[in-house]
Amino acid sequence: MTKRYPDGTVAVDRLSLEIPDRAITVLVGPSGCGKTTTLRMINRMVEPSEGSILLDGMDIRQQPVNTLRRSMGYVIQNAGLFQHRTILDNIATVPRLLGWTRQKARQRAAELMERVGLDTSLAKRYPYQLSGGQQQRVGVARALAADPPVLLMDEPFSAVDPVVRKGLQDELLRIQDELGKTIVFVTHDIDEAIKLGTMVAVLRTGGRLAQFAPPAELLSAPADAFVEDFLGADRGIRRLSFFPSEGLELQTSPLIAIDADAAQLAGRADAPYVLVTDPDGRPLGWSEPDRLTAGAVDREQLIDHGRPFVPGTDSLRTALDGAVLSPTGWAVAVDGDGRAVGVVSQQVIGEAIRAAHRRVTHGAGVEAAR
Ligand SMILES: Nc1ncnc2c1ncn2[C@@H]1O[C@H](COP(=O)(O)OP(=O)(O)OP(=O)(O)O)[C@@H](O)[C@H]1O
Repeated sequence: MTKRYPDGTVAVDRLSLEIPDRAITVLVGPSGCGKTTTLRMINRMVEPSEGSILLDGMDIRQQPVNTLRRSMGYVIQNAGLFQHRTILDNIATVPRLLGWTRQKARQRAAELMERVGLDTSLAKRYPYQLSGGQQQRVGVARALAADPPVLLMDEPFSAVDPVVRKGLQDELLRIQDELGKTIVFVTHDIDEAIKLGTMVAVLRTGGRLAQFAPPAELLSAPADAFVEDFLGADRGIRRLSFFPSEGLELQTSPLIAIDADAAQLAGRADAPYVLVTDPDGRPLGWSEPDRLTAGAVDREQLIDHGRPFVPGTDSLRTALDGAVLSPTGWAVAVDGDGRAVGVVSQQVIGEAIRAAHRRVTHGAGVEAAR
């Protein structure tokens, strides 16, 4: 569709997209590129000048606008809550409009508070008594209240600090895993787009589509210089987030328990570094083997082992990060319970990266490993 505002501004120019069901599609691009206009055309807050939008094959103009909007949750920056209503009543707004009893609507609202990670003790407060991040959670809960199949989100997390923002993003991914909504999410932040999107539409100024692709494909094959520039300088490193770390060859010989005896220590004497673990196998830190004395290992003397990675769950990016940050140049691999299962060098990770690149180049695709 195309949107030309009355003053002649072309906000969206012949945009054509097929938005997948039960997935997150992100619209991303610089300020003024038509993201909000596009989103608002989906719930008919803005009418297109040309073209049409089909929902499950049916033109959205074929149903009353109120019916359409109630099938689409809408979340905006700063949450847009009703200031004179309690948190519970804010969330219960749409169910009440739909004619639910007050009790049923409030019960649903309380359930949703838990779902979005809000303590139900906040139910009777007013929006101004909540932090920005909590208000955004209320905004998400309110949009989900009537269980709409579609969720439209316009820069919902832009007004909060980076730490809160990460929490909100993780929460959205978790909720989406449970609920499987069809979400259209607007942001100007490419990292947010890559983290959240199943599909990402990069728009350029003038409301033109520059590229529509899964995030891994955007990072590996930007369509043109504009997309490449928008993705930023460390595209190669960020792309490693989509390469799984399983299959990395781990070495177990440098592992040694803190209660190891002299013979076991002597067996490690040739290694440049050993990774000392607690008696349960959880990593404590690195040491040069000749600095260890059986029965008298000083935990304070150990070198920080950095953040370990979980093979198969974490990506090659996390593994590489662990190795780069470790003074020894080795990353520590742990199982789901945090027990060390081996160590891996930067060199081996580098070889795995090259192999992953070759697989992608030969058309085997990139597996998501977030
Ligand atoms: N009601 C309006 N009348 C005239 N022009 C408008 C109107 N609303 C938006 N525009 C213009 O349309 C273009 C696209 O605006 P839109 O808000 O869709 O962009 P955006 O990508 O969401 O921007 P941002 O990231 O800054 O929110 C801009 O040039 C904007 O000035």
